[in-house]
Amino acid sequence: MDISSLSRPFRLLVTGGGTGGHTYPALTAVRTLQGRLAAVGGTLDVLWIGTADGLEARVAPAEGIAFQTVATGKIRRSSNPLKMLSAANVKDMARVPLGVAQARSIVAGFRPDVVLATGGYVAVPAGLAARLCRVPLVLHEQTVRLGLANRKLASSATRIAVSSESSLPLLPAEVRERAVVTGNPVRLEVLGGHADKAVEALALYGFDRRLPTVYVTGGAQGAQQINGVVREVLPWLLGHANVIRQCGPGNVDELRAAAARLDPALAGRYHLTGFLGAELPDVLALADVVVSRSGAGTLAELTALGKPAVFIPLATSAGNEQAHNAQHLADAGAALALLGEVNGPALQNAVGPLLTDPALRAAMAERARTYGRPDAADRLVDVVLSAASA
Ligand SMILES: CC(=O)N[C@H]1[C@@H](OP(=O)(O)OP(=O)(O)OC[C@H]2O[C@@H](n3ccc(=O)[nH]c3=O)[C@H](O)[C@@H]2O)O[C@H](CO)[C@@H](O)[C@@H]1O
Repeated sequence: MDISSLSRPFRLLVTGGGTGGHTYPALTAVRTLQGRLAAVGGTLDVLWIGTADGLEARVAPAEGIAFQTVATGKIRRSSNPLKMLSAANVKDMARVPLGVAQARSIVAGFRPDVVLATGGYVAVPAGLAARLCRVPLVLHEQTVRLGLANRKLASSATRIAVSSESSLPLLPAEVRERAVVTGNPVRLEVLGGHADKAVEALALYGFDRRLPTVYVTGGAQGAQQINGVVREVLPWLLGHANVIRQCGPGNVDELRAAAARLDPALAGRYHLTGFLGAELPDVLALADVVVSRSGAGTLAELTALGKPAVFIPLATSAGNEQAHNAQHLADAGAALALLGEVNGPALQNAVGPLLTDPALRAAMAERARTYGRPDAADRLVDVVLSAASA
């Protein structure tokens, strides 16, 4: 669609969420499209269909994006077919038709030029409603293999935007011909942080700037496994580095109590937080080494920034997707991956050399950067606009 000749607002319905990994690419696409339209004097009408308890329920309204929920059915995956038929799954699946009916009435009323779905179970009813209303549907997949929601929607999609070339051979032929590689959009502000501002924003006045800084993150919800492994080595780590530790909103109280028992000489180098919002870009800019889960969103950010990372993947993510992500970078020397049962000594062995050898960090950072795709949001918006004109 040629947006410069549009005499009305462009209407985008966006759907997806549950986790940060599904939410932030959608948000970044919305902002990028807004910017493109503003540059030619146009405007965007945008409506987001998400879950009431997902990150998007906070993020979308905070950005001034109209937000609605519909009934959805969360499918709890299991390798055991009997567990797939659990009472909770059966009850939730029964909610899908209601969600589709609700989404259909929203789509019919809003009349979007295009629907963009970024995954998560909430995207299914809105994606199906797009097909029922004959509105072009663009899917975005962050991970190498299509997630459950995108698999359900693939046959209805006009275009399927994927984050890496390695996804293409894994797609069925009839889906592959509609697929295009865009990369995984990274929020613009995440790429523009300032290390000095992190010191101010988090009041890191006890930090020792002669030491490297390690940023530990378990993803938006935090990760019990990473919290446990880091607990084992925290005094050692603080002996060699400043540590910013994002542990998940539900875990702060417990870890704060443990922090109170730290040697006061080390405690000044330690900052504990449940979730990093506006401070995240500055913390990433400050970080010399990142210890993290290997969700697709985090990977896209760390590679775009070129950060040396030690990944501790979520072992149970669908098809071991996080382990695959981490191993892919580790094979290229762009990160380290700790797979399987991970303990404190394993983390210490991985992080230790990176803390003492700046040249090792620089080489890993350089290799990581070659995997970054800072133009992913622009490419995804190109796909959205071309689908709208289809
Ligand atoms: C448990 C689960 O299902 N994980 C999946 C989920 O990842 P999940 O959403 O858990 O993790 P991602 O790495 O994809 O995204 C996390 C996002 O939250 C941000 N963040 C994190 C902490 C914080 O304090 N502040 C903050 O803003 C990160 O910078 C990142 O942008 O979706 C990803 C993309 O589909 C998948 O690859 C993951 O396997």
